[in-house]
Amino acid sequence: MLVLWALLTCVLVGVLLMVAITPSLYTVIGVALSLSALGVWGLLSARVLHNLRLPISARDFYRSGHVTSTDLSACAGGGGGLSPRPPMLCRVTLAHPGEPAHIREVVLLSQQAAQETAQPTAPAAARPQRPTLRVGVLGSGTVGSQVIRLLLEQADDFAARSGARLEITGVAVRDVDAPRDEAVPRELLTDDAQAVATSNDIVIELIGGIEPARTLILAAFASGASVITGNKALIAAHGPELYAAAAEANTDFYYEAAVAGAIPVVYALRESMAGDRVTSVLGIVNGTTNYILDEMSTKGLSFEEALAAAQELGYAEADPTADVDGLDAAAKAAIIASLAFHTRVGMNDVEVEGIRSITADDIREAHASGCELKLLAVAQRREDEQANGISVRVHPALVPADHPLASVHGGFNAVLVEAEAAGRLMFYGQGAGGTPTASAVLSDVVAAAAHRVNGGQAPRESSYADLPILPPELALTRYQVQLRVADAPGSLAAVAQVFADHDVSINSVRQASYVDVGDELALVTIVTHAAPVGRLEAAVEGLRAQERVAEVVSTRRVEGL
Ligand SMILES: NC(=O)C1=CN([C@@H]2O[C@H](COP(=O)(O)OP(=O)(O)OC[C@H]3O[C@@H](n4cnc5c(N)ncnc54)[C@H](OP(=O)(O)O)[C@@H]3O)[C@@H](O)[C@H]2O)C=CC1
Ligand SMILES: N[C@@H](CC=O)C(=O)O
Repeated sequence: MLVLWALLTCVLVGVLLMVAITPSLYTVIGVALSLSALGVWGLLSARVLHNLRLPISARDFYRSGHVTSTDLSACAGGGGGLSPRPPMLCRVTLAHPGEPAHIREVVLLSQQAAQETAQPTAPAAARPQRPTLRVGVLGSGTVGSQVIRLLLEQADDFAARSGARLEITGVAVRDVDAPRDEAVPRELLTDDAQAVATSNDIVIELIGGIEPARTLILAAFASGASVITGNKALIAAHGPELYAAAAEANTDFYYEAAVAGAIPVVYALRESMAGDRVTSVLGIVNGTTNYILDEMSTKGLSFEEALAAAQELGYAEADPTADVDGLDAAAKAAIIASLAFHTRVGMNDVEVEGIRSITADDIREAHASGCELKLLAVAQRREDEQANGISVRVHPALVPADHPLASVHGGFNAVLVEAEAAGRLMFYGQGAGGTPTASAVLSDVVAAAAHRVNGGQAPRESSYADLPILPPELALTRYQVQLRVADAPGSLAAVAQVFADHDVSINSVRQASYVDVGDELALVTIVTHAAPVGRLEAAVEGLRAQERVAEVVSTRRVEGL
């Protein structure tokens, strides 16, 4: 339109000139040149008008319907593309260059956009606030104090990750006057645990033991709170009741810290492995006993010295017999097996043997066999002609020195998961101690808080498979058996026959020729292939009855071969 206007103007001016001046050839040529020049001017002026540089977003241009393209490379001060980004200065090409109505419309849009830009940015304080979630902590010991410290120190990070500010409203302890970590604000301490349990959005239980932890957690669920705990003893004893209370209240129940401290093994089994069939889990899940065995093995410390050091480091439970006698590991094994096999497994389903009877001699013998002695938790699925079900157990076992579990030192834990599709997975990390365990607790806090802000929920109990728990004699394992036998022809054959009679296959035989056990005796170490414990025990009884066997010196389970 503008171009047409310019051309018409030129023609009109030319005709007027021709009329006013005496016509001559030069005049005609001059007029023609003037007309061309004016035409070019008109075109250029139209071009200038549609090379707009306006504060407007690219989307606004296209919304006008009068823009064919936007030179985004010429844009400044805002986002490109068609998304509704902040207004920017751009060069645009109009569909109908020079059309005043179209230009007006685009300019109008640009002015609106400019006004939007001119709105002052809201100061930080006036920006919409994140919701605040009230957090109550039950217990402020080794783990609780570190949870509180990190929650306070990293409040902004937790707010950004969860979508809510997490405000600790109270910390329940037994003795408010007892000396404790200075990171725990004294004004938050109370001995009214019931009030803390029932007046918060999120309740973190770090008292330990069965009561009052159970009652407090149930009260917290009843009040609508999400609950996070590291209390494996309670979960192994009352897991289904706690899951049911969480489902009834429609809130979250999380317990990452209950198994293997900082290692995210609960998450792995509950969520990451939900698409697979787990066949076995083998792990070192108690930091205290691993620390004790490791100190005995590497530094020659006595059992008592090593236990005192583990307590000092905050690894041990309030009552360390739970660690030493394998009960803490058994509770973790029960939780692991429940998650791995979608079956309810409680403490009574776990066969348990602790490390109290392990001596320096046992450690030396293990080394002589090229092994380390470890307290292992084993959860195993059997699905064969002889058995269908799961076996769960905790016991000291020999682990070959080149096996990954043999090099797990100090308070560290490691868990090996075998699954049909994934194959073997290994998880390794700090299994005990205040700060590592706090890391696991806080991951649960962030998840629960995010659910309260955005919706969603923690996984509910999964026990649909309901597999039978196999009796201990049906568990598959290997034995290392040490014997003193008559050092005479036919002795090894007689020993081998006993194993064969009980359908146990021998993997290796070693005879220590240098052992000074008398002229006519030799020390023989036999390692079997995997067999049901019942058959292995029967074979050992058969050995005791064999006349060429002077003594069954020891029997030890071997795992990880
Ligand atoms: N320590 C570790 O490495 C790990 C621990 N866990 C688990 O975490 C939980 C806490 O362990 P941890 O921190 O070591 O335990 P602690 O013994 O160090 O702390 C327990 C806390 O609970 C308080 N408490 C005890 N009874 C009551 C009660 N009746 N009412 C109110 N408060 C009470 C104690 O108060 P007060 O201070 O006044 O005595 C103390 O603050 C346990 O379930 C444990 O199994 C899990 C993984 C690792
Ligand atoms: N006492 C436990 C603490 C963590 O669960 C251990 O030693 O592993």
